[in-house]
This record gives sequence, C-alpha cells and structure tokens, in this order.
Amino acid sequence: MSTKKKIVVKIGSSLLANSDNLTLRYAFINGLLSDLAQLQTEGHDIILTSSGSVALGLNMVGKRPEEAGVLDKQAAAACGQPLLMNAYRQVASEYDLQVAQMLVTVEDMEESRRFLNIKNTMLRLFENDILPIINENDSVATRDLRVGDNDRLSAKVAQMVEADQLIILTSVEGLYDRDPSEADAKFIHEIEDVSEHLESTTGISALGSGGMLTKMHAANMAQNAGVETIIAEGIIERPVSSVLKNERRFTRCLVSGVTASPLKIWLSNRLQVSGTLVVSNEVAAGIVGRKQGVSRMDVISIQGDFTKGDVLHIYNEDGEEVARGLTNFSSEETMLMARHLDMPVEDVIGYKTKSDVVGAENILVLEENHLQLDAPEHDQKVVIPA
Ligand SMILES: Nc1ncnc2c1ncn2[C@@H]1O[C@H](COP(=O)(O)OP(=O)(O)O)[C@@H](O)[C@H]1O
Ligand SMILES: N[C@@H](CCC(=O)OP(=O)(O)O)C(=O)O
Repeated sequence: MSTKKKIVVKIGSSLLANSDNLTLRYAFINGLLSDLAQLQTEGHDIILTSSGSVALGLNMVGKRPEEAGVLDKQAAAACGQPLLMNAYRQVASEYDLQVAQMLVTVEDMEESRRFLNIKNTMLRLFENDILPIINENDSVATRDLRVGDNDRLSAKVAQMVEADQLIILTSVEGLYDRDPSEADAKFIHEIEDVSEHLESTTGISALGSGGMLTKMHAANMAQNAGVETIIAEGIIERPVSSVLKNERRFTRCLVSGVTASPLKIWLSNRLQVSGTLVVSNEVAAGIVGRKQGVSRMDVISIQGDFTKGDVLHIYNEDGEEVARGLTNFSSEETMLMARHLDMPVEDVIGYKTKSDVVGAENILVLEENHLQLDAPEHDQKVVIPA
C-alpha cells in the first residue's frame, strides 16, 4: 500500500455532462467512484470538488450554455445540484461508499469561524469514512462574491485541509504551451513556477467556466500554500489512482522549496477584496521594494466601503495593482485622515494611533507571489480626498 495521503480531487463540468444534450455521464461517475472507493479503503482521505450543477440544470430552465445569463445559471444550479448528488449517492452505494454534500460561498471560506466549521466538518466526515463532495453554492453567491470557478475553490479547500495533492481532472491530458486545438501545441509534464504559465492558457470548452487559466490560478494558489497540483485527463479508467501510480502522462506543478508565511498565503488566496487605495508611482515602487507601507499622506484615492482588517488592493497611478494588504482603518477613517493631513490623527478620528493605513508587515507584493490580479469587477464608490 502507498502512504496514506490527503487528496482533493476536482471534477470539471466537461467530465460530468455531455456537451450536446447536457445530460449526466453516468459511466464517468461510475469509474470515478469505484476508484475513489478503492483509494478510501487503502486509507487515503479524499475530498471531491465537483462542478456540474449548472450544466445539468440548464435543460430544466430551457437554456443552452452559450445563451444563459447569471440568473439562468443560478436557477440551473438549483435544479442541477440535486441531480448531481442523486447520481453520486446512487453510484456510491454500489461501492459501499458514503457521500456528503457541502455547498460553500467565498464568505464561508474567508470568514474565520465559518472556515473552521467547514474544516472541522470535513475532518469529522473523514473520521467516518464519508466522502465530502463540495461545490460552490451558486444560487446564493452574488456576482462579486463568488469563488467563480471550482478550480480555485478546490485550491482553497486543499489549502484548508493541508492536502498532500490537488488533482484537477479535466477534458485534456494536462497543460500545453498553448491551446491544444492549435497545431504543434507541446505538452508540459512538469512545472516549477506556475506563474510563468499563466499567460499560455486561453480558450474554454462549451461547458467549462474558466478553461486552463483558472486551473493555473488554482495551481498557483496551491503552490503558494505548499500543495502539489496535478492536472490530468478524467475520462480514463481509474482516473485518480492511475495518477498516483504514475501510469500515464499528466502535468505536475511542483511544490516550491519556500512556502509563503501563513499571512501571505491567506492574503494571496483571498478572493474577497473590499476596496482599493491608489498611491503615487513613487510610493508604489517603495512598496514593491518592501521598504514601506501606505501612510495617510500616500493615499491619492480610495474606493470601496471597508472596515479595519479588510483586504485592500493597492494600485499605482497607472492603474496597475502592485500589492494587497490588510487595512488598519475603515474607509471613512482613511478618507478623513487623508483629507485632513494638517490635523493630528487623534483630532480627525477620535483616537491616538501611529499606524499606517496599511502597514508594511501586512502587505503582499503581487510580483513576488505571482498572484492572479483580480481587479474589482463592479463600480465601487470612489472617494477622492480633497
Ligand atoms: N494551454 C492549454 N493547455 C490545455 N488546455 C487548454 C489550454 N488552453 C486552453 N485549453 C482548453 O481548456 C479546456 C479545459 O477547460 P474547461 O473545459 O473549462 O475544463 P473543466 O470543465 O474541466 O473545468 C480544454 O478543453 C482546452 O481546450
Ligand atoms: N459551480 C458550478 C461550476 C463552475 C465551474 O468551475 O465549472 P468548471 O470550470 O467546469 O469546473 C457548477 O456546479 O456548475
């Protein structure tokens, strides 16, 4: 028997649903669960992150994937999720495997108490030899508070349970240096630095939500957290154990020697960002050089409603995001402090403090950590200090 591992397996929509009639691929689920049941018997702890609810629910709401809007997809998710779980439960029972469903949102993953509840629930399910099946709660999550794709969700889960491996199963054998539909695309077996491959990955299948790009983002998050990611074809016999036993080709994203500090891992993997500070290019360069935080003198503009402890984007004047950091003040306090530079802080916000708006110790420079640059998608309230 191989050593016992904690493995997060992610299944994409393209594996679960036929792209033409949007029906469930029972044969795939059958092969997958037979494999997972065997691995569980061998002592491995497995978590399944499964997409498919939207694809499987679209027939009920009468839409094709290419024409469905956000509300259609949220309704489809509500229709498809029970179909998906019903199939998993039925097939699992044939292999004496017990399954449980967990639907989560970004807020659940990023709020400390809920994070702990999710983690503890998963650990308790492991103790009872029950396979947790996780999906984003699409019908509940709002547009700007979504994980957005299950690739990144699976990376967050892998980080949460300190998994040994994240195995992303999809419709292609792994990462190529360009879209594999292009002639001469070359297969990439091993990746040392995921960030170098973020650009080579555009184009998605009809059912998928992010294509290879979101898989690379997930691998990047996992790499920062010290978790190895494997991207492999799913429609194959024993899709997971054939990877563990190295019986076929796939892409392996190695764990780098240096794992970031827990604060930086947490900051880098955080999808929910509450606001933005814009600073001069000179200050931005100082931040990138790790010499300084953001003082009230440095703030050129503020966007978003945030409170102390929230994560902020830090942009330079050219509109490039250079860093992310934890703020020591609310948006209102920051605005007042930046607006009244001639007054002592105490007179402006009512208490004494020497803190920077964002301290250098709580800043993550994006360049260093190869982060995805998630700019806020929606228009936020913009406040320019007078
Ligand atoms: N560089 C690349 N390497 C591999 N696949 C790529 C690349 N660029 C684009 N793709 C496309 O990404 C698709 C996989 O993404 P997607 O269909 O969203 O998967 P899933 O539903 O499994 O999440 C593949 O079908 C492939 O055509
Ligand atoms: N939560 C959605 C899946 C979104 C998603 O990430 O899809 P995919 O890129 O196919 O893994 C669903 O269940 O349909």
